[in-house]
Amino acid sequence: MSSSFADALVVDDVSKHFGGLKAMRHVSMRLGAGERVSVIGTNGAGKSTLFNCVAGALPVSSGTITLFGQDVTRWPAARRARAGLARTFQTSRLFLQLTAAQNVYVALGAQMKGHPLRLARREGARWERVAELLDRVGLSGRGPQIVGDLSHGEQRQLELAMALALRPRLLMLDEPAAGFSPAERAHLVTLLNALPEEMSLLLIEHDMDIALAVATRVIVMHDGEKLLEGTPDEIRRSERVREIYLGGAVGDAA
Ligand SMILES: Nc1ncnc2c1ncn2[C@@H]1O[C@H](COP(=O)(O)OP(=O)(O)OP(=O)(O)O)[C@@H](O)[C@H]1O
Repeated sequence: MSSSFADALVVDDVSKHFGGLKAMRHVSMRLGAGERVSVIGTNGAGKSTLFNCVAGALPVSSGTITLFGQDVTRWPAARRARAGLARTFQTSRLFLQLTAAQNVYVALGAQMKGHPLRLARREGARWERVAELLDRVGLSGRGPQIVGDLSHGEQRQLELAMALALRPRLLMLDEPAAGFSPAERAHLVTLLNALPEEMSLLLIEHDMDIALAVATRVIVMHDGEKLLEGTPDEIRRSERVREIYLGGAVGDAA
């Protein structure tokens, strides 16, 4: 799969083995600039493995990964992050004893470079940006709260604010709705649909409703392979997808 400059991400024939276990086999996919792609699939399908290979948390066994036109296959995660990739984690990486605002402040620090005096002068602007980010994820007014006292849903919203603090060109979210109430799910869909148009989004999501509500294209993984790719409507109508999600055998009918 060749890469064009308009692609945020190209995954080309990537496999990942853990010892004898083939967790992901010959997966290829492309994500255009500003495109929103959801990867769905049942437990053990290989979604997180794909996600971690793209983010640089796991080395691939074979294949290549191209990010914004550059081959990043051998790059560590931090270098991919500097190239414009931000990700969230299934398990929380928040500083629970700090406030929500302080967490975002720390995340912003990862982006700021320069002379300490100049940085000190930009202190006010940095706190304004913290407020803006909290507002964007629906946490305005929650800034002074200790993170350990926030609800699970609010903590996930905060993680999103921290990922956005990096001004990513590609945002990758790993099951952002895990453990959410129906109201929090609806809110998340609104938030994701309001992200800047030019930001590419790769969403790994167990919840099909969310995956289909946010994506322009959906990839279905099953048993370590890419089974199907299509628009949300095509995926909704697919007999194969229904069979997988109902736990039946995967038939030949598309
Ligand atoms: N670090 C690891 N070591 C060994 N096996 C692993 C490792 N990570 C994942 N696997 C295995 O690889 C396969 C794919 O797992 P993966 O977590 O990618 O699936 P998933 O689609 O994300 O599932 P879930 O929805 O449950 O998170 C599974 O059989 C899993 O047990």
